[in-house]
Amino acid sequence: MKDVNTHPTFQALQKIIHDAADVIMDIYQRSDLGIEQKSDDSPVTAADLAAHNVILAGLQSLTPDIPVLSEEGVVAFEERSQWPMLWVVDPLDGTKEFIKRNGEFSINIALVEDGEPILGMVYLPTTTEGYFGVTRPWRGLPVGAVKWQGDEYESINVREPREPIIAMTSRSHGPALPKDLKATLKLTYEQVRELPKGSSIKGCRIAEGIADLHLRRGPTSEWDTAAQQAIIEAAGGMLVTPTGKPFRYNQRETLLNGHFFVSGPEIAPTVIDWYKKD
Ligand SMILES: Nc1ncnc2c1ncn2[C@@H]1O[C@H](COP(=O)(O)O)[C@@H](OP(=O)(O)O)[C@H]1O
Ligand SMILES: [Mg+2]
Repeated sequence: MKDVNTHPTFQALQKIIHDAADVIMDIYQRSDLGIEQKSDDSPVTAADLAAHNVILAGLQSLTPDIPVLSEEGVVAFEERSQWPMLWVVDPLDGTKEFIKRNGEFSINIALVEDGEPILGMVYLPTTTEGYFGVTRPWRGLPVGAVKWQGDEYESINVREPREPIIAMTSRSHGPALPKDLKATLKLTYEQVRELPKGSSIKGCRIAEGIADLHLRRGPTSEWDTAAQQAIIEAAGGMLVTPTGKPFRYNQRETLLNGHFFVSGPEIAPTVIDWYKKD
């Protein structure tokens, strides 16, 4: 992934995500975030919609032949089931954290080919950290994972588990790390710590080798996981079902994901065994 920052397709995607971050941060500074409730009762803000518009226009200009599926632009299965390749976008992941103004939200862009997330970019507007992963060569982009912040770029990889084991948990949705899984992990690793964070940041922290596990039992949608899955896979880790199968995208009418976990290869067997007994 060295020198990926000079690749024109990387630069084009990075500009799209930076532009989306600019419109999000502009609204974040305002007293009125334009909050509304969606039909599923989850909140949406003016920033979700503004970022969606920026990303949609950017991707349509970069790849006119590749359609876009976004949290703020859902397409009927009848139509999208015909798409061999598509962008899967969450323009503002962690809307609840955005509303709480705790900074823990991200922008997620994934490219899916035949159900597999082959490229992912995640950007954290408040910290200006960006993550990029490619699992299958596309447009000459190399396979691998990289993190940037400002002008600094570094290749990233999942780490070998070390104590304290860091388990990322959702800040606003679902329970903490199950107690019996924590106890199981403690048989091998004496110290296990939980760290709550909003959005796909959780998977990115594992991809860059500063956390070890994220287990998600509540519902999420395909746009919440596609980009982080490409990044974690490119960094040598996995985002998988309780039996260890990678998620596939745009294959079903529902866009809701089942349970999943994110980890490196060493912890995964322990989690899969724990699920079997659960
Ligand atoms: N009941 C539910 N149904 C579907 N998705 C849900 C959900 N509760 C939470 N989520 C998903 O979890 C995401 C937030 O995860 P986390 O708590 O880890 O930050 C939300 O992203 P959005 O904020 O983009 O809507 C939302 O997509
Ligand atoms: Mg989301």
